[in-house]
Amino acid sequence: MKPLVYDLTLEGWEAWAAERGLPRFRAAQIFDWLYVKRVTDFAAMTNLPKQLRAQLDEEFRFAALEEITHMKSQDGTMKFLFGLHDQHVIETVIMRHQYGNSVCVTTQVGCRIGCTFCASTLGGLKRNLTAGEIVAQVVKCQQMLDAEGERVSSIVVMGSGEPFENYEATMDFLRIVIDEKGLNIGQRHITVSTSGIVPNIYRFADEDTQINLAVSIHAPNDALRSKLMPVNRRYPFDDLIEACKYYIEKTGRRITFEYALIGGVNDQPEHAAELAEVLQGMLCHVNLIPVNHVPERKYVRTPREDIFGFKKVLEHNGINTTIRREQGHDIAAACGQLRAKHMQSITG
Ligand SMILES: C[S@@+](CC[C@H](N)C(=O)[O-])C[C@H]1O[C@@H](n2cnc3c(N)ncnc32)[C@H](O)[C@@H]1O
Ligand code: SF4
Repeated sequence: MKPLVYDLTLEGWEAWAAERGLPRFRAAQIFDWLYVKRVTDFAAMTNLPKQLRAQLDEEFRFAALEEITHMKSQDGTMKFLFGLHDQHVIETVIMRHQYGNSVCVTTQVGCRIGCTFCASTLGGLKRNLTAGEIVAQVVKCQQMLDAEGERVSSIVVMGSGEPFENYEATMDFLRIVIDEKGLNIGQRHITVSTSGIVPNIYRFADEDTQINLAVSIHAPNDALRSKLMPVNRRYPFDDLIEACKYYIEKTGRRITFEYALIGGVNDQPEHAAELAEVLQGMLCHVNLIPVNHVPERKYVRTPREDIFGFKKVLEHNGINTTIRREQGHDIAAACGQLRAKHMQSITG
């Protein structure tokens, strides 16, 4: 299978051009056609010599994603199911905010991490996405927004999959979307979320970027976290917190800790107090997420007043806390849920 046109960073295109004895500016021209003019075939790249267009056509493919279906929520959130060249299916979401449009991208087909509340992991990991398959999700969304004269203003790497288990492709994806000669998405408007792949938190801290990091913590201690997230047995709670402290010290950037509140499991005031103690003094912020119901899982939501109670305990202890605004709740809101439904419908 030929690589995708979206797989290469600008540097990658420059190397490609150099290997073929082409002038360096050809790389920037190709990048401009892909990400500024957003054409969908090589024939449209009219300032490139015909021979070069033919060469590109021979070496690369354009079509990355085929829309299978989409759903639109009352709040404007749009959820897409895209088919890949090998029949796998992924989800991408556009969220409409007052401050702009945010795209939630998927980094893997499925996930092998096995968090007990997550629909993305139900069928295990099928494969990693390439950088281009992640980029193509943003390009597709941007092409749709083009019709309304709007742009993708932020990205969250919070769709199905664990980005730090597909590290190189995720980093290339990030380099491509932030490139000023391309989509030019502001680094501070991008957030990568991890379940806590400790060695790659260190690696990410040492990359020279302004991209935000979110860590899915979901429990205030080792024992409870291991019950909810098997990854905690591989990278224990204390090691995770240490890695987060390194990240904060190295980058001077604030971490967002995501905490899905699950009724009767991790949502009691004593859990909040324990979490506050762990996070004491760290440059961080806690985002509370009322757990989305996944039919295959038995978890229930925390009552509204208890969510506010949990928040109060954290804030009382000086921890900046927000409750995630729910979007697209009427259209299979949990990550991977639409895909899971689709797989069920085709396999019976
Ligand atoms: C789907 S994950 C993808 C990124 C990465 N794998 C991670 O776990 O951070 C994005 C966020 O969704 C959360 N999540 C997954 N299933 C959920 C559910 N049923 N309800 C609420 N949040 C959920 C995860 O814990 C994580 O914070
Ligand atoms: S929450 Fe993230 S890491 Fe956990 S199973 Fe879902 S996608 Fe994978």
